Amino acid sequence: MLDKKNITGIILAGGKSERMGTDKGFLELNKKPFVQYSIDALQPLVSKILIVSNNPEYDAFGIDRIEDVFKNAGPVAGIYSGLEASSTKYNLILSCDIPLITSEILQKLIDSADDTHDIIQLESDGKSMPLIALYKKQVAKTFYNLLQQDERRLRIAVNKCKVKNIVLDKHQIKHTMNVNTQTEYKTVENEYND
Ligand SMILES: Nc1nc2c(ncn2[C@@H]2O[C@H](COP(=O)(O)OP(=O)(O)OP(=O)(O)O)[C@@H](O)[C@H]2O)c(=O)[nH]1
Repeated sequence: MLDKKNITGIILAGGKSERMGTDKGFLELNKKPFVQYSIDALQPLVSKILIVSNNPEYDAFGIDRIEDVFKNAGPVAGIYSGLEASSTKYNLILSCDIPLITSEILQKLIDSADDTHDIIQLESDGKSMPLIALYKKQVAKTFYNLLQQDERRLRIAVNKCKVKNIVLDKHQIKHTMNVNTQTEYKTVENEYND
């Protein structure tokens, strides 16, 4: 069982939000910004939270913010910057666009940590989710080398590491829905109000 003092929560809130057209972390569900849902789910499980974003508007949430070391290079770069800034062995990485996420689901990742694997990620409906995952800090080195080679595909980066998938039960799948488009935003609103 991992002690929370050895775990940092890292929220990715950079990127272009091209499909949505507006910064996804500030979208609201029941008058609460998406990024606050990520913060609230992490808070009971970690000793510190970092937001990785170049947007200073995130400072309003009272959470330490760090900037991308590699600019405009996507989630691999966001994860790298977060791991580099972290001072703990374990790091819960979360995107800022999954407002239905719960601490209970994140706890499953923590409970599955072992000496062998570098990344523990969720798997939902046959799809692995490296943006709801527990990363060892040492992964930063692998990601750095890939970014130096201009490799930005997260799936490729994750598969260079020792990775384990945790399969979710059917009733938990809705909690991992992420929002990229207006249509997905509506779907999540409907799920929330169900
Ligand atoms: N820090 C950081 N986070 C990123 C970066 N690119 C994407 N993210 C985050 O990674 C998560 C998944 O991002 P995507 O939905 O794949 O990409 P996006 O740029 O947000 O959106 P699209 O432009 O529509 O693809 C979100 O939480 C983003 O905020 C980046 O370059 N830096």
